[in-house]
Amino acid sequence: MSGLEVRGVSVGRGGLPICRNIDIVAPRGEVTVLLGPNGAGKTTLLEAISGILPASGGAIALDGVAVERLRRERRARLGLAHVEQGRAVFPGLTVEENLMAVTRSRAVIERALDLFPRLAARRRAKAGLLSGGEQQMLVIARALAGAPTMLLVDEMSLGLAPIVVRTAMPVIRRLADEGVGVLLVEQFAALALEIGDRAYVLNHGEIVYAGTCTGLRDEVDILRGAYLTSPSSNGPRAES
Ligand SMILES: Nc1ncnc2c1ncn2[C@@H]1O[C@H](COP(=O)(O)OP(=O)(O)OP(=O)(O)O)[C@@H](O)[C@H]1O
Repeated sequence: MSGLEVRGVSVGRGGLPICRNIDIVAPRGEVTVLLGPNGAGKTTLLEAISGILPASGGAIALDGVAVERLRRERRARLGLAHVEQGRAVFPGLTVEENLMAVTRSRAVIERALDLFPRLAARRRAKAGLLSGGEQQMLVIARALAGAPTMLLVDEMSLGLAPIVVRTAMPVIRRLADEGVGVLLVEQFAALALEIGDRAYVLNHGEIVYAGTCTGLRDEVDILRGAYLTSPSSNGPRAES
């Protein structure tokens, strides 16, 4: 299969099991949405997939190649990019220079900028002067400058206004339409489900829903039970 296949993966932190026996399929050309409440283990799972953390069991394949024993850099060279939660830009460098830190290929830089017209318009601006949304776009553009075939995105909306997230979502969709596989962890469940194809819900380290995004939109109990969002809201539930 082209894309990512996670089979029976378990991963822990500091000797404690966090995710158990996880099965996820995220094909190329699709957006796969991974939802779940705070502390469910979403970040931990992404870190096991990209090789930041070792999986304690199971298999991870990228385009049919077993990668679970490979170091992070090897997985990246095979086309796996991970936009980590809270990853920052180089504030003193311009937009273009941030991209040139990853690649010297003009064509690849232009393609990454082509996806983000707002960044293209500000290519000579210092990254530290961009808005929060623009900086997040630059983080994603930088990951794309490595020409990945599979992109893991962890909470790109963290700290962003819903309106900004709404403008970024179509870019994620377009990437998938161009053939990249995307595994998207997102707090704005409703927005993610609008652009996604398949969906998984992780709760207490286990998958409690695997199916289509359309199907999950109807599963109000699963969405509520996972403390994701009330059916009428687009954003994360406020802490009470
Ligand atoms: N660096 C760490 N060291 C030890 N435990 C951690 C660490 N990071 C997270 N954990 C714990 O691992 C569990 C899973 O956390 P993780 O960040 O993977 O969940 P998450 O679903 O991504 O949540 P969030 O939406 O809050 O980021 C939680 O109990 C958390 O407290």
